[in-house]
Amino acid sequence: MPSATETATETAAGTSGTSVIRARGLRKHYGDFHAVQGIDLDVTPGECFGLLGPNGAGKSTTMRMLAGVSQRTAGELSIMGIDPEEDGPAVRAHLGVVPQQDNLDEELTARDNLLIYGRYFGLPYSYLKPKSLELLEFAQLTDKADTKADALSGGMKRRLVIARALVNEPQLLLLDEPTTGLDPQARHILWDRLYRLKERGTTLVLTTHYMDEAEQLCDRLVVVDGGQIMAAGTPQALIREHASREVLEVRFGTDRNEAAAEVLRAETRVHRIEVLPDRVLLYGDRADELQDAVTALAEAGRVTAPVTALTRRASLEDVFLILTGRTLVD
Ligand SMILES: Nc1ncnc2c1ncn2[C@@H]1O[C@H](COP(=O)(O)OP(=O)(O)OP(=O)(O)O)[C@@H](O)[C@H]1O
Repeated sequence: MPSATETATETAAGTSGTSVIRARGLRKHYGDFHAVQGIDLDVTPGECFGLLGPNGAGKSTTMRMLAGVSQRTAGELSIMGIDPEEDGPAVRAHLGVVPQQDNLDEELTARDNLLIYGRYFGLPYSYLKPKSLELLEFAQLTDKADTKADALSGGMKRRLVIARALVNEPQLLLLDEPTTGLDPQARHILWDRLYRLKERGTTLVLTTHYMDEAEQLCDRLVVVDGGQIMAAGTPQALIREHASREVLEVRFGTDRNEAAAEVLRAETRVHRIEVLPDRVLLYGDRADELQDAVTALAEAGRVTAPVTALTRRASLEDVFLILTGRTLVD
């Protein structure tokens, strides 16, 4: 029987012949610290592929190797058929990169940020002039063309960074934490832009520690922790494989969760129980049945009456918790 890691690796690698990204045994060591510990990836054309994991999981380090801006310690890597360490310029010509931190020229207008960036690629002004207008429209920033970047909102800046990364019409767009720090509305606008890019056939690879972002956007993803792939697949398959259909979240009150979980483990038909400092998560096919069981046990005095009880669908957050015993966002 294959180990969990072997299974994860097989699924991550997929079966498609043509890969936009192919990585085998990718490693990055900083002295004695192993930030990325042997990652295999196959990203196929036109898909949105995610790296989901908490802070410090090694997602940005992996992205930097994919973008060819950080040398790998070991492993094989091919981006659109080319090893970025052998021919970085050839890879970068077809690659767009959205870094974790916005690095716009704050003193320049939105339009000039696009024009200047395009000049770094050696693109002629005759191409860049209409292209910048098209990109501003795509980023819903046409009315901000002459506004300095430092006067834009966080969501607008993020959209401008994405527009800038599209100046060379890349086949592959790498996005490191595209919506971290944005409010819900700004995130939704950004997700919509990324959908549109995918519809146009651009391959997207993104890192995130938001499970809703991964569920909304990603066709396939890997769950990363401690520099390793813990699991891989479509969001639905990961939830099916590792969690259950529904979850009941119960708060029994401080210091009472562990004792209640003991009783629930023994006396309900729950698939799995996870105990967090502030709540107990009960996994099963029917959360309402679990809730009835908890109510009956509380009425019989076997557990404390819950302070709150919430039923919901299982998510990638649950997958991460079950795989690692920790939550994605601490
Ligand atoms: N230049 C460096 N030197 C030493 N350690 C580093 C360096 N860059 C990253 N690390 C460490 O490698 C680990 C992985 O970092 P990385 O930035 O890839 O994580 P991440 O999953 O992207 O999380 P985050 O969302 O916080 O950026 C962390 O423990 C980080 O401290």
